[in-house]
Amino acid sequence: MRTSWADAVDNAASGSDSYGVRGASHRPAYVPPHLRNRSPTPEHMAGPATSNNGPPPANDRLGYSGQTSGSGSRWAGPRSDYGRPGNGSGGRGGRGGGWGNRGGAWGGRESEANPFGNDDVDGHEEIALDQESSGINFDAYEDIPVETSGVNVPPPVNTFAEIDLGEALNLNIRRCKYVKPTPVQRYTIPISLAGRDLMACAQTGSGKTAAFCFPIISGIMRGQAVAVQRPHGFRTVFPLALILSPTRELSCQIHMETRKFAYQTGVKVVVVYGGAPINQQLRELERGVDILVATPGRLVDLLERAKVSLQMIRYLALDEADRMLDMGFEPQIRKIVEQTDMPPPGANGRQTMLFSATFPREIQRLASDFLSNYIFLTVGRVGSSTDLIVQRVEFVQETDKRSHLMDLLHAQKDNGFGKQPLTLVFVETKKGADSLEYWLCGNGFPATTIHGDRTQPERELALRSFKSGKTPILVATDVAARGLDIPHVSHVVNFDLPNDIDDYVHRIGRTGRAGKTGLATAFFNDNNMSLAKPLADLMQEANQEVPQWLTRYASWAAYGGRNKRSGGRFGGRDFRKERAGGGGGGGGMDYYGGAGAPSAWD
Ligand SMILES: Nc1ncnc2c1ncn2[C@@H]1O[C@H](COP(=O)(O)OP(=O)(O)OP(=O)(O)O)[C@@H](O)[C@H]1O
Repeated sequence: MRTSWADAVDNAASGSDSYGVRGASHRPAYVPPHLRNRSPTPEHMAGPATSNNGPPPANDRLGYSGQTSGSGSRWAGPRSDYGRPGNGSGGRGGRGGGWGNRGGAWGGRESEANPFGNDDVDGHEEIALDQESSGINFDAYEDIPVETSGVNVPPPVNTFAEIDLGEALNLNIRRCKYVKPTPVQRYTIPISLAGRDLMACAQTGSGKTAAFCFPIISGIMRGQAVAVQRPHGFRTVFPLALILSPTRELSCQIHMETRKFAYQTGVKVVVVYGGAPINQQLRELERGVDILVATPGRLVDLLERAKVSLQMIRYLALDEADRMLDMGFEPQIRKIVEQTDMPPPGANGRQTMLFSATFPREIQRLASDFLSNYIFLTVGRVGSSTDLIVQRVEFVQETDKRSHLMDLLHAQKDNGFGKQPLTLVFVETKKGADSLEYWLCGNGFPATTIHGDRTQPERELALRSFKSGKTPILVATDVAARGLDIPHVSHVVNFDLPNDIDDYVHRIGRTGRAGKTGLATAFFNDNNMSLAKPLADLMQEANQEVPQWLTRYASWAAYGGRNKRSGGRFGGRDFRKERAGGGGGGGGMDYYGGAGAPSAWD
């Protein structure tokens, strides 16, 4: 078997353990001489947990770079991500721990790496509190419809100051430049702090990550969750919170975000995911963990090896919960939640929070097995996108797709910006992704790919290369459809449309995030007949221009099967209401910014 780059890093890194990291709780972490007296590398600069200081560059796809010459494109250039096997690793160098009384003494808090990538370690930096600095356009959310159902729903808040999240967490919120909570945060944080289970459905890019992270971190900080002493096992760790997500990249992203929120709170966050060396993750776990972020497969592996016990879990969050409970993941999730020592849902057990932008009715039914007396919340026209994303659909035959894409890209690069806008192109298959990337590069468009056949270091490298703008085109399969928060993605192209309208919603949600605008273009042809009706409906709901030909296709197409939008017009209503003939029990609906506004719900 070929030794992967990540393994090489792992082997190299394991050498450092002999300096006292592994298991030696009182010795400081080894810091190489050239890094001494320097501030620690911000992890988010260095990439997710498995990589850093990789071996010297080596081109893993020779033969591509030559393709660009002579294309005449201003974009022409070598594929700059290839051959630069990842970097970044997480949490190793320089972080001594600082977890105080919890989970053992691993050194002083002052040695915790600053995840903000600036020098504001003490929080003394001037933090501008104007709305603009938050980078989020709150006006875009003024009239957003919100609906809650369930008994005794705690009221929403308008500001972070109204909620007692704890001083250290508040400081981190300011460091993140979050001036006020987004609608989903306004509603879910009080619900979660009240200890209630929650199923929350809110539009893509609307701040769901913080919505589940803040209450978890705050709860752990308050010590509610550690009222009972955690047991000590032989190399078994006992996290207090578990955050599950469907993809490795999303887990890494959640980990990085959570580390920012938890900075200097004493709450330790660790990520585990497949495709990366397990030994390195084990060592990270052994240094202490309060919040474990994981992909299901790797977690099951660790549970089977008895390296992780879920006995002390007080908080369980499922991000992209509908994906986590669909056919692909459900058995693993049931295993983790129902067949381990994880406390049951309910008052003396764990608190469970499920989040997504889409929540088909049948998935809600499954999900209710994991919840106790929960509150259902929908923010925005759920299952829809925001009006912030301009959606276009164009009729393009299969054979014309490439030239059509090239036209779009050419039109884009002529728009006068100094940097090429980031464009995310979704295709159906992994082979299709490689082939399109090859063709794009050959035509002078720097592109890279992310899909399940690439190694994890290659996937991480591709994502970094895209984020940095080195390769401003990322060709992706659905592995990149959910959750990824990449700033400045200005265009999402559905080169191949998905079969499921919910997948379309998540894909286009990679643009138009946090109140910003974006463009989504879909190539439609006869192969996408089954999507015609739900796509036309969705576009209409989002006030988009629906081409007449699509309306005609929509009226021809049989409307049913998997693309029937579950839960009525907005696809995200509490299924208990339908079951109980309208009584989800209490709750109600109001508007962000004004009570008593007329109902936008059918
Ligand atoms: N209160 C806030 N103020 C300003 N920015 C915020 C706030 N909350 C979140 N954000 C930013 O909004 C962006 C989107 O947040 P996040 O990734 O959590 O969205 P999401 O709802 O989980 O999206 P998706 O459905 O695609 O997973 C992030 O860049 C995040 O930092």
